[in-house]
Amino acid sequence: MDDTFYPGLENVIASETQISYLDVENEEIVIRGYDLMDLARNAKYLDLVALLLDGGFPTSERRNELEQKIKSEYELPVQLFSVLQLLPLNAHMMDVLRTGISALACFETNLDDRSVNANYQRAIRLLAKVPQIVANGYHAVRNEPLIQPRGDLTYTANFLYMITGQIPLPIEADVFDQCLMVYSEHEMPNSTFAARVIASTQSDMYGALTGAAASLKGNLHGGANEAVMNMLQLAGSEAELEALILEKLSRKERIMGFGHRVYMNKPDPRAMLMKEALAHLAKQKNELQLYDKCVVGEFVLKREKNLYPNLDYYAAPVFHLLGIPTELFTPVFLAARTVGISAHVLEQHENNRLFRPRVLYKGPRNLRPPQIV
Ligand SMILES: CC(=O)SCCNC(=O)CCNC(=O)[C@H](O)C(C)(C)COP(=O)(O)OP(=O)(O)OC[C@H]1O[C@@H](n2cnc3c(N)ncnc32)[C@H](O)[C@@H]1OP(=O)(O)O
Ligand SMILES: O=C([O-])CC(=O)C(=O)O
Repeated sequence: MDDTFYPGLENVIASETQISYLDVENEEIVIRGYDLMDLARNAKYLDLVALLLDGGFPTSERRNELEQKIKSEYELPVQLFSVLQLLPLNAHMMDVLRTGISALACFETNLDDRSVNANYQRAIRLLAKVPQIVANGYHAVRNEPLIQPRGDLTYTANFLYMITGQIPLPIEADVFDQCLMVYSEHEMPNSTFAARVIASTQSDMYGALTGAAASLKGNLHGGANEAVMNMLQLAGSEAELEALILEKLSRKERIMGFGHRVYMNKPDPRAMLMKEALAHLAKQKNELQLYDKCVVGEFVLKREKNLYPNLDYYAAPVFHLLGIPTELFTPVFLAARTVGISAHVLEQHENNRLFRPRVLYKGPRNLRPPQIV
């Protein structure tokens, strides 16, 4: 047995995949052969959904067909809302979402069918229903009126509408579509790995996504986008943000939204795209002070720690300007990532090998239980 130990499995290859790859050297996030940044600038989220699930870039007919199929699955079992309404008002929205996804599994009749077709249909159902659990889970725990999905809006516009109750302006729908794209898939982060580990026991896609949701909640992963917004809101001005960051660093605290296991000391290309989106949106909404504050944060972290922002740093203020409550930032991340995780579960089930690593044992040996007298 090879007993080399890589803490955190850093740089360890865990799977063969045809889905995606981070080519850090060339600053490219490869998604089935395409550059994610090119897709995010020139395509739509549903193109990416088709690309991830079907394996190829769709024709416009195929994309429309997919959108109709997703829309036909919008409805949630009514009992699901009863489950969500039982949860306390102060429940964490990632716990609400995780509970909703887990409960959804109970309404499937053929969970044991792990064929490509059954998994594909499941992925479509999840893409239709997860945004509604995000939005209406939030309303349900607050005893607010639920917002029914609207089939006359695009998939993306409907998602934002269900959260805010307002039909988004075209610029808001476009920026949100770009957010969904940059969050859709990212090779083998902790949450996707968790999903693949779960799927490798031949467990089902709902279980894998539930596990991924638990992983994504953490601050070192998806939870960072909410922490970023809380930090930005705590600092009233650019000077206050700089002081807050310096104070945190002096206490050896991590600054959320900075650093990345794979990019290390290189920019996350997605963060740079979100920075552009923020500039655009902030100008339209007369919120340039928020943009300026974020730029100061980026400058301070580069100067003090040579750290670059990751996606969560610039996505957080974008979500904020789109009217998304901070508690829903990480749930929205999971909704966007549902397609990527589903593609990984499909791939894992198609060519499975149970994940079962070994350990480097550091505990005592040869102990005996005390004699019972
Ligand atoms: C979409 C996403 O999920 S992206 C990730 C979102 N998460 C965050 O933004 C949380 C903040 N960032 C971090 O905690 C880290 O950068 C991680 C978890 C993302 C990556 O961590 P790792 O690969 O384990 O990096 P590691 O912990 O080895 O960091 C290397 C050094 O940089 C420092 N560092 C890394 N990130 C940060 C940060 N955000 N703030 C301050 N210091 C940091 C570490 O303290 C460490 O310094 P040291 O060598 O003096 O101890
Ligand atoms: O890749 C990672 O480790 C985390 C991340 O950026 C993502 O999941 O989008």
